[in-house]
Amino acid sequence: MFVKNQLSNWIDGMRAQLTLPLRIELWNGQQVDLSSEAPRVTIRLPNVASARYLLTPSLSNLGAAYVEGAIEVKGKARDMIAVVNALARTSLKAEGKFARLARSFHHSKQKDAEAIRYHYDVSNEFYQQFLDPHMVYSCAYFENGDEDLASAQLKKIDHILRKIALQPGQTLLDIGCGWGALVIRAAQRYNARCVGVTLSENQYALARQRVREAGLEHLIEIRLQDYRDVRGQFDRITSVGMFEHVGLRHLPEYFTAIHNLLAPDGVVMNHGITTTDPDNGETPYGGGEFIEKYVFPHGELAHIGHVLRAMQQGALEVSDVENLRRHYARTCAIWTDNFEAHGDQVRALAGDKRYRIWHVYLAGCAYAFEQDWISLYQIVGRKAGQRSAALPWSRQHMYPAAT
Ligand SMILES: C[S@@+](CC[C@H](N)C(=O)[O-])C[C@H]1O[C@@H](n2cnc3c(N)ncnc32)[C@H](O)[C@@H]1O
Repeated sequence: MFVKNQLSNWIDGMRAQLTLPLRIELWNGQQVDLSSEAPRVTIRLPNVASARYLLTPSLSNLGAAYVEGAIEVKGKARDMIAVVNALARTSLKAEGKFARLARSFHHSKQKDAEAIRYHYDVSNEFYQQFLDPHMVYSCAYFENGDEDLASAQLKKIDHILRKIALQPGQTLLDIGCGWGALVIRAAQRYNARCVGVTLSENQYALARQRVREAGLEHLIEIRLQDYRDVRGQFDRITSVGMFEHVGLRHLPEYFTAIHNLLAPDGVVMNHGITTTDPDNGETPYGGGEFIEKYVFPHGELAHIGHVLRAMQQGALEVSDVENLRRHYARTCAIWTDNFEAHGDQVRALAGDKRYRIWHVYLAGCAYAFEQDWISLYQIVGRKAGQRSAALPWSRQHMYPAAT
């Protein structure tokens, strides 16, 4: 009775504050719409106990309730996230905008390997349901804004290879090589001698197969290896969508390792997600907690200012910075559409719970990039203090010559 009263007060309160295309369906079949607009999202509360999730509606709480099957949510993922975010905003005033869990993870090699296996070793078929055919799992580059995902991913790789001014026959280390798309392109276009490292066994197996099928085994070595165990020096280093796993405290060590792996006149390009909170805080409204719990254990995002500082601490000079936030919002939106379009296959491959986790995660990320809660930067660097001749004087080399 008490919960029912609380819920009814909550619904009245919400109606007074918000106009949301949301229908709440109660356990007894009663339906309550939060506005006169046709509902685009329905949240079904299967029993009285499930009402508590609505009473404290952070992204983390509602996301967890959906994943665990404690509530049912119907609608396009994009609408779901927008509605849940509006609800979460109403309850957050007391907590402060960027309530951050007081934590900074210790990243041992073993812990990182476990976290990677948790995220990436679902199955290759699972990732094929929403990624492009090259299986690039990072922000694409929409040079003209109207490309399909596959071309935008290849354009991203080409953009990076031009940024680092890769020369024919040079050595290239790709830290976190995923399924091998970047090293394959670098070998095909530049005859580069590449090493790609990943911690995911599934990625390792498929990347090696792809290298074999492309006839590039003489140029590319894929390793199941932590980047901290790589030895030697490379003319060029790329790290795309990997440094989110490194951890805030460990960023200077990460950049120092890159410094040590770079040839004296080498060039590095780091591409990754940042938070827009200047204090390296969580994304607002509990989204970060959800991701930590269900998606990327021990992932941590730094503010761009913090990243640039850590690069300097790692003895790297920053020579170029580009913001691709909008590009990641679009990439995630396309992934979400692909994911929804292949919902039945995803459920058959990975189960309903994992479907729900990735559904919330992909749509939530698209939303977070759109809102500028999180961002994406490509940063080019060189060894500090080198009189580098590796990069031209202007940025013109980054753009293909107009035809
Ligand atoms: C989001 S995926 C990006 C893959 C690829 N760069 C792309 O753009 O498609 C992150 C990659 O980082 C790798 N990774 C994470 N931590 C690593 C570590 N400590 N050493 C080596 N690879 C790591 C993962 O195995 C995965 O291949």
